[in-house]
Amino acid sequence: MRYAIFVCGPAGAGKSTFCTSLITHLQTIKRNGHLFNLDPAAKDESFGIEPSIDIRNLISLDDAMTELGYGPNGGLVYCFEYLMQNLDWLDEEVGDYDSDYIIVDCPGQIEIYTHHNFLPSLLRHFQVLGIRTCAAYLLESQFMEDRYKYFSGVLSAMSSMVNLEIPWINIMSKMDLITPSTTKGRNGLRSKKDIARYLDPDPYLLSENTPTSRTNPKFHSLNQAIAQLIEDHPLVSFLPLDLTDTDSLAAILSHIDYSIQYGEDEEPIEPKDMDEGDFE
Ligand SMILES: Nc1nc2c(ncn2[C@@H]2O[C@H](COP(=O)(O)OP(=O)(O)OP(=O)(O)O)[C@@H](O)[C@H]2O)c(=O)[nH]1
Repeated sequence: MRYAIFVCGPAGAGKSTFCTSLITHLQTIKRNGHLFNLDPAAKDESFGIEPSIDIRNLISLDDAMTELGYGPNGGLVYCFEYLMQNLDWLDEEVGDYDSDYIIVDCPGQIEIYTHHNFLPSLLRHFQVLGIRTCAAYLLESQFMEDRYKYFSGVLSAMSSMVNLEIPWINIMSKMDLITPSTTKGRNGLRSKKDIARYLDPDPYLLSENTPTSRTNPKFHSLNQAIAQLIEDHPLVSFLPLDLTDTDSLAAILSHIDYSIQYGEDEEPIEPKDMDEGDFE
């Protein structure tokens, strides 16, 4: 059985950093992870390790812009269309990564997950190749600084989940930047309990009035409707990721292993070469 994790999320959420850290962690525990760069606009310096598979070897955004005259957004769409027309390239690149994780670093343009059909089609192709997939959707902890921005992030995660329809985990990245303060700051994160309201979205955050609330009263009923939607469909909750703490990465890997059913098809190893004395 082969496995792939699609690492998704808005620009700057920490996707590439997470991919590198996860591969390094897998190596530390004697497992293998291979980086697949799916961003045709990626710059070399954004990778901590060399991608094993790289869409830029098929087509890059620069190619689409300079040779075909597309702008950055049209160019990105063209690159994905080109990939979908050249899936034999992908089949060859994916090769035989038996029992290994292929970690797919996706682009940060959110519309790729919510508006277009490329990723669902690509995921179906992975399934045809017998590769079991899941997605890790990253939202950065800075979104917790502004509850309205945070809820727009929750709704984007929800919309991407519904569009992609694969096992899914949401991750609140860059948790090292969040320290509960003793004085109530702009985000009001004073305790672990306050942070928990963001990790498991508390829809009442939207309806609470804060001294810094600048929302026009005419949006209050809209906010209540959104809060109700999130309460009625509690699809999103976040695992905290603090890269300064290896336990945090290990906990996230366990969730990924569980959601992708890693190793479930492996046969138990017979203790053939063991002497009876080994069991005493
Ligand atoms: N403090 C802190 N900074 C981080 C962490 N992860 C990423 N960063 C920083 O956030 C910035 C963006 O990180 P990337 O990993 O490039 O984010 P990305 O989601 O791949 O970005 P795009 O590919 O542009 O969408 C970089 O400056 C990273 O150093 C983290 O866990 N903690």
